[in-house]
Amino acid sequence: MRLDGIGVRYGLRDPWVLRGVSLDVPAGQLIRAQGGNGGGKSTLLRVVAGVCSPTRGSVRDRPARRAYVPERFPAALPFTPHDYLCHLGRIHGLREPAQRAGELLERFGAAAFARTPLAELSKGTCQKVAVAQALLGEPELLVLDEAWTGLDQDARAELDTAVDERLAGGGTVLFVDHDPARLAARPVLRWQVGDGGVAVTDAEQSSTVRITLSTESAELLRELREDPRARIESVR
Ligand SMILES: Nc1ncnc2c1ncn2[C@@H]1O[C@H](COP(=O)(O)OP(=O)(O)OP(=O)(O)O)[C@@H](O)[C@H]1O
Repeated sequence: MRLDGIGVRYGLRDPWVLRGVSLDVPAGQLIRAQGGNGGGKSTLLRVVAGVCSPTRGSVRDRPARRAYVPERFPAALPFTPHDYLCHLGRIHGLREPAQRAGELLERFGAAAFARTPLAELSKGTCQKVAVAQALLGEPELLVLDEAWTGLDQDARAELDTAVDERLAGGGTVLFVDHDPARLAARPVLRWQVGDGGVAVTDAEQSSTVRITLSTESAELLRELREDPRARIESVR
């Protein structure tokens, strides 16, 4: 998938939020969009997800199966989670939409609220439904705009696992999150968004692993010393 010359502004007299952004969106890659408030991260995510048309430019080869979790889920929809997910499941062409909806609500700890109107749900439970709708169709492109916000610890961990599943299946996951530790142990491509543009940094593994070697590990220590990816902080 590729963005070509993307420009976005929200009104004729408004400033350009994105200006001439051209980017590859590689398949099978975890991508983190980062930058200051108001820099255009959510705007960029909406363009990538296809829920917002750019004012200028074009998007090529966007995967057919794509899903988006917005920063704010429209909880006022006149549905229960079960009905909402079944409806979307039918749109996705699922053979057993009710079963899939039930599995996802169970997975994210929202099964008890399957028949409660969305408008009556807590913010966190609503967010679980937002995440469940995005995973329904096993998307090749998953776009998550602060999707972890409001989720409890178990649901956050489940979402991490779901991201790994999408990536393992060759899918692309693009996310924004204000917690710098979010998904930090995985190789991630970083998009720095601001001043109308996007700067890309590569997908280096950024995790730090501290290991203790026994005195018999001289061979391993030698290998580590020769490995350009390893940085040895101290040997005692
Ligand atoms: N629907 C909209 N209508 C008008 N202006 C908008 C709209 N959405 C965003 N903007 C404006 O576009 C600019 C970029 O907003 P955007 O939400 O994309 O940034 P962001 O980097 O995601 O911000 P944050 O980190 O605060 O969520 C801001 O100036 C914002 O006010």
